[in-house]
Amino acid sequence: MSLSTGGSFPPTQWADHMIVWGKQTYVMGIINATPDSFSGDGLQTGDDWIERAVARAEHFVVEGARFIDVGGESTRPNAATVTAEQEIERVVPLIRALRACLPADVIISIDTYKAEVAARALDAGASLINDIWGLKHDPAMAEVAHKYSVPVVLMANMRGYHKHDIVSDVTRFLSAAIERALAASIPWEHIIIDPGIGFGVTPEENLTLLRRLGELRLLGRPILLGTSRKSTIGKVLGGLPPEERLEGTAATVALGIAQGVDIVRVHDVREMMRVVKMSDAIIRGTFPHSEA
Ligand SMILES: Nc1nc2c(c(=O)[nH]1)N=C(COP(=O)(O)OP(=O)(O)O)CN2
Ligand SMILES: Nc1ccc(C(=O)O)cc1
Repeated sequence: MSLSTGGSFPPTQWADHMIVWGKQTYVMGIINATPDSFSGDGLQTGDDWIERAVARAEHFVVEGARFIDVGGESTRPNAATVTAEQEIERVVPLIRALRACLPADVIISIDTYKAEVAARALDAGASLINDIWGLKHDPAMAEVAHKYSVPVVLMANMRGYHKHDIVSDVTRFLSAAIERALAASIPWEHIIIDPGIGFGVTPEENLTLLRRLGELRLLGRPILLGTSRKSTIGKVLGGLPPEERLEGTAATVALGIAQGVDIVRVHDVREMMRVVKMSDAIIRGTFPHSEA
């Protein structure tokens, strides 16, 4: 096995950050500033939630996470929507606290599809936008990414779409998202793509996407994969609940890396870092791994 595109993207550089692609897979630890996230990891309960969230993020970084993804709204199917004001109240104080505590080379990303939330989060210390609507939901989002000169994760989101062939549909969504980014003068080097596992996609379609992830490399940008604890894993494993989906998540991470994934977004950083290191050693020949 070998990755023909390994290392073929130029590094992504912005402000004080640089990400070199291809030599290793990066881990993005999930910090949900919510009371209701699907897998029970939501932290926004009780008076001390910011302290608990910072402590979890610090652990993630010690365990090897290079990215910390902060979200203030659960986007699981049928979750309650949250206003931009509520979302800002949740994420801004947390991002300020994280930026003050975490090492400078850790990248804090803001998981939102609302431009106003993204802008406030970037002001507070985030330096990457993770948009589950690929710059489509809020027309002002592309402008924010351009103005702040930060990279953006463009996730494919099939909610409300009529699908024909899931890999072609996701590829088409992502091509259009890349066009939106380029039209707003977001540099090519600032674009990261994501197939959007579980967003308007049936379990069978999720499995097809995971089987054919490598085809997304034709779009020419680094790929982020978010499978952690998701319902398709529970279904395949006979109805296991989110807290029992660790090994299933590990399989998706390893097989994603074998097809060229560059970042994995996960809840269980310690365990998935081990999967990443082992997969990188086999697939990329990266050994020892720089995230010790
Ligand atoms: N780029 C990207 N972003 C995401 C993705 C994903 O696959 N890719 N999945 C999510 C769902 O997971 P989370 O644990 O945050 O659940 P929640 O929506 O219930 O908070 C939320 N955000
Ligand atoms: N936001 C999301 C949360 C969870 C899932 C899933 O479990 O499939 C999908 C989307």
